[in-house]
Amino acid sequence: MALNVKEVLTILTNLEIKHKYEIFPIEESINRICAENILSTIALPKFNNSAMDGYALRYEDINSELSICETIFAGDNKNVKLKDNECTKIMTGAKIPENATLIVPKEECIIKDEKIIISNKNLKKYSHIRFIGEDIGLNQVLIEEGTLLNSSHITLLSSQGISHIKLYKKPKIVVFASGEELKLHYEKIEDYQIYNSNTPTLIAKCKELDCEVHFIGQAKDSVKSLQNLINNSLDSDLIITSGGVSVGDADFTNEAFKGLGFKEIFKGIEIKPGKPTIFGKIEKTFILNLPGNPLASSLIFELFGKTLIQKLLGEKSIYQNYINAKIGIDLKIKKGRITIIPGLFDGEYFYPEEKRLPGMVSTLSKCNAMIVVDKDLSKLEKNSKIKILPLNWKFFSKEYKDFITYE
Ligand SMILES: Nc1nc2c(c(=O)[nH]1)N[C@H]1C(S)=C(S)[C@@H](COP(=O)(O)OP(=O)(O)OC[C@H]3O[C@@H](n4cnc5c(N)ncnc54)[C@H](O)[C@@H]3O)O[C@H]1N2
Ligand code: MOO
Repeated sequence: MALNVKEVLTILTNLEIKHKYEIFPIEESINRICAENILSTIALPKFNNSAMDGYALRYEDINSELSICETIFAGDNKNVKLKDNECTKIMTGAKIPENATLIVPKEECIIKDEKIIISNKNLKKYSHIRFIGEDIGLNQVLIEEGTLLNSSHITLLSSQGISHIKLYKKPKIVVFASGEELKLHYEKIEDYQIYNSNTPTLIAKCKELDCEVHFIGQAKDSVKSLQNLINNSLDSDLIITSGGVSVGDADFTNEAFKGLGFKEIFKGIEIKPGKPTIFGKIEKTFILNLPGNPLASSLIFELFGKTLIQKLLGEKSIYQNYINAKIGIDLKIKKGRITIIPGLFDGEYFYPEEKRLPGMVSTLSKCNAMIVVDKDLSKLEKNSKIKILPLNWKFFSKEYKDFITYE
């Protein structure tokens, strides 16, 4: 029996995955998932220092004529203590004298007879001082295990002198399709054949998510041919296939999987398009069998396949997130099943793509988002509030959020 959307998501998000890790230089860790909690071992700033080129003084001396007792540059290791009516010349980033309580920028001082007079008397105590630990404290969690790393994390890691980091290994994914009518895009086709666009598409989608993806050719519509491809892929974490899930006379996928000890996790999702989706496992390898119809397979990948891959990647944010938006047109929807509608989001309005039949290949090239509409909804009026989900980009949350648009 087909499961509803929430049941499918619960299954996917609760899967138990044994992740493997590897160690990489931080420069090569962009878009990878951190496999450890990173704690700070250095407080930043490391010492109280000046945020401006200017003069360091004691706040109580702001109205005095000050003599310069020292010049301190960034990188100097001078331990200076100011006496009454003394200041130091100081550069940005330089360690301040131990009793300085104010930095006055150069522009706010006058030099007269080699004495410094502060022209701006409105400065507050501690102005322009960068204090030890105000940016990063000691033993602070800087990066949580399960975080997708970006350039801002490289800032944190390098600022702590961390050169290498533990990363989860990329999941290994194999993609193929079945269908006697299909030829690969580099082959010659006859009038009665079509190009297999699903396999290259799904490979590209997995690559967009930074998985290790393998292309192993294409199955013929025979149990033996399918089983050869499956057997060749059982060292992978996930096999994604498309086609052969329906009830046609040439749909051998089911039989091929069963003959190899396929354990079904679910069969069918109460959703449109993509209802015939099947998910299960052979030995340690998950199998996601998507429908053959190109738009159906892509949308199911976006809504459910991505959550599965977030799990395999080791990311902590596994739940699809959404953005509140408005619909740009009046939309009629066929009631009865939750429906995925792809379209274009312009930053405020979402415009459903008119050409969106499950067998179409052109639809998603014009889309950047989708909405998931409740089964009891038959229309959405222009300007209605909707929840849009990303297409071709990632937007996940650590907590479950209900992304269905109800009314
Ligand atoms: N009697 C019924 N017929 C169908 C049902 C049903 O419930 N009862 N469901 C329909 C739905 S919904 C879908 S989706 C498809 C799913 O079919 P399959 O997964 O078995 O896929 P195929 O029959 O192999 O192909 C469907 C369609 O997609 C084209 N296709 C397949 N693979 C590719 C590929 N790799 N690249 C490009 N295009 C592909 C194929 O040529 C067919 O046109 O079943 C409905 N039928
Ligand atoms: O629901 Mo099928 O998966 O239309 O295309």
